[in-house]
Amino acid sequence: MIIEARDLRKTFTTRGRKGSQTVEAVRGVDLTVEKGEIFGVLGPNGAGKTTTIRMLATLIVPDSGTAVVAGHDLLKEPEAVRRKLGYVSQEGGVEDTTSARAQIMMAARIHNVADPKRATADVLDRFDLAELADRPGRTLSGGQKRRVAVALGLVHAPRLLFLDEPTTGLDPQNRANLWERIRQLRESGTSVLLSTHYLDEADALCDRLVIVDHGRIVAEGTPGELKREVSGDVVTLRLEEPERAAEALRPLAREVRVDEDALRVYVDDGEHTLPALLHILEEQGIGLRSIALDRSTLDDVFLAKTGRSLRDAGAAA
Ligand SMILES: Nc1ncnc2c1ncn2[C@@H]1O[C@H](COP(=O)(O)OP(=O)(O)OP(=O)(O)O)[C@@H](O)[C@H]1O
Repeated sequence: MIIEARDLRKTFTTRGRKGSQTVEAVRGVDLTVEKGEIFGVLGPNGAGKTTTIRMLATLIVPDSGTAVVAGHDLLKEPEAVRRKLGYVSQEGGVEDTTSARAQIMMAARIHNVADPKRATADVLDRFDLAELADRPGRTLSGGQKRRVAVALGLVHAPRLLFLDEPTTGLDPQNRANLWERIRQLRESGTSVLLSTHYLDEADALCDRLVIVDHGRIVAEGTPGELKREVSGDVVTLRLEEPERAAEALRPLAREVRVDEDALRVYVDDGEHTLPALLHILEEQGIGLRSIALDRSTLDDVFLAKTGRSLRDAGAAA
């Protein structure tokens, strides 16, 4: 095990003009991350993901709870924990005026890496950055900057890497590229804990994950286990009168949701429900533009556990 955390809690109090405000950011989180796995913390904005990661990475002291991280007690031996881990924040921390090579070399020296020049060249190579390495940070694209940020967190070859929302703001091609590199880290034996609010990222990348909401874990397992837990299928219909169709189809479904221009109908057995569903639409004279049948997604798991959609929750925060 590379992380074992029990009942971590953190409350923030801020004092403003309207008096003090208290936010219970993390309300009793238990986590176990095995060596060599990619572990995800999935949740909407404000769920407590960053606070959880920052506590485990020794950057914020928890109010209560215990954790052993990379073989050391988080509260009693934070320095020893810090030496074993890499941390890449949401903002990335790539400087504008300095080159990637100089920044990575500096990080290598701060971490007392034996041969900083060589370690820098190695990590630049691994992240396909060698050709860009001597340009000032500000001239790099968003995707290149993210790769430099991850390289900065890795130059001292940590056993455990924390990535806080690593692909936020990247285009699909750069996201896929970074996913591939994160998978390669796992192959080289590095354990990764990442936070994300992207369902597809958690699904594609994580061996196991927790779903968090309002500072608490609402579900835990492999992506497959979680999706099986909310057994059943989702029929997504695009049609002319979604609200009226929702009413008509409700008796057939466990749940019906109107989602922008689409209607999502949650059923136990999609294949066998489809004919009856189409029959009702025809009977009601509701024109159908398209229909798709899928297994449930992690968003459906979130919906089942919290009564809200992860996408709605994210947008509302
Ligand atoms: N330093 C702080 N002072 C006061 N409140 C804070 C502080 N840091 C976080 N919070 C609050 O704690 C809650 C959890 O924040 P956190 O950044 O951990 O969420 P998150 O899941 O990482 O969100 P996001 O996806 O937007 O980064 C939020 O309500 C946030 O406003």
